[in-house]
Amino acid sequence: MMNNQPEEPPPAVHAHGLTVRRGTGRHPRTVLDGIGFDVPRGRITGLLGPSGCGKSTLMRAVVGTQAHVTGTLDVLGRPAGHPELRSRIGYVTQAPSVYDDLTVRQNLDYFAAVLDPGRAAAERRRAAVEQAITDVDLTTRATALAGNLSGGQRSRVSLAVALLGTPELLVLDEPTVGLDPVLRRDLWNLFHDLTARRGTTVLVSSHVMDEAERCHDLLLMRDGRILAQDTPEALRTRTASATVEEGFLRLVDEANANANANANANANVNTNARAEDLTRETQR
Ligand SMILES: Nc1ncnc2c1ncn2[C@@H]1O[C@H](COP(=O)(O)OP(=O)(O)OP(=O)(O)O)[C@@H](O)[C@H]1O
Repeated sequence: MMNNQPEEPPPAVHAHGLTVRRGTGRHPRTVLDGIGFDVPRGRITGLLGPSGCGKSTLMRAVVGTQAHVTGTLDVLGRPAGHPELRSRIGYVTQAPSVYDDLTVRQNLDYFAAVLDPGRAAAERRRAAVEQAITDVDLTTRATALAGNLSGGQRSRVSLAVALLGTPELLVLDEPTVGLDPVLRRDLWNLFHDLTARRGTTVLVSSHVMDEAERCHDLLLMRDGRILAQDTPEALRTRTASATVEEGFLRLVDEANANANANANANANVNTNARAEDLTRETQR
């Protein structure tokens, strides 16, 4: 039978059995533990979880800069790290990567020239730089040295660099840390604008749970595992919670209770097995 439903586009990111070990020496730690998730195209997916749960590691795996990655990780239809993905992904790390001795516009000119070199592309580069400066609302600071900017302004220069070349996927590692509420709101408006107008997929991490409400979809993480993948509304409904934060805490409590129940069950199995061994020994 013909199916007339419009086909769902393939996810921007698809992970299955994704495992990452970090650390040198004989005993590297498992930081992501066989996780699976999808990041839908053209939407904002929030990656949320407490500090140290593995958010940055997951993002580094997606952009292809993380070593010791196993399992399946497809990004925009290619294996993560594929050279073709370089120009299709914009990545902003937690530490803003800008040159302090260059102005905002010079920083962008430099990165634009790396991304789109050659004299013939000069006009395209100029337009891209102006657009990126406007996008992050730094027009009035375009001629300021990056070293003289506030922390929040420097983060926005990093974001502007990531926006050059109109990437299909934007990967943003805690972009709103240290920003005041007005700038945070403006940045979230920009993310929504990018998804609505350009169809950009945004994968953004945060450990501030109230930012979860601004995302279309959520990936909730804890201890290297995905606790839930849901929309904020579905998560609140499923956990009978007023906020995503409350829902997240309920899921954490549930996961802890299950882990304790499993540990107790295993302990009982071991105790019973030891008791049986002892009985056999004494019967000999
Ligand atoms: N270079 C490294 N070598 C070994 N372990 C590491 C390394 N970098 C990070 N880790 C460990 O990997 C785990 C996940 O770190 P990651 O930075 O991905 O977490 P995060 O959720 O992004 O934290 P935060 O919100 O604080 O940035 C942590 O337990 C951390 O200690």
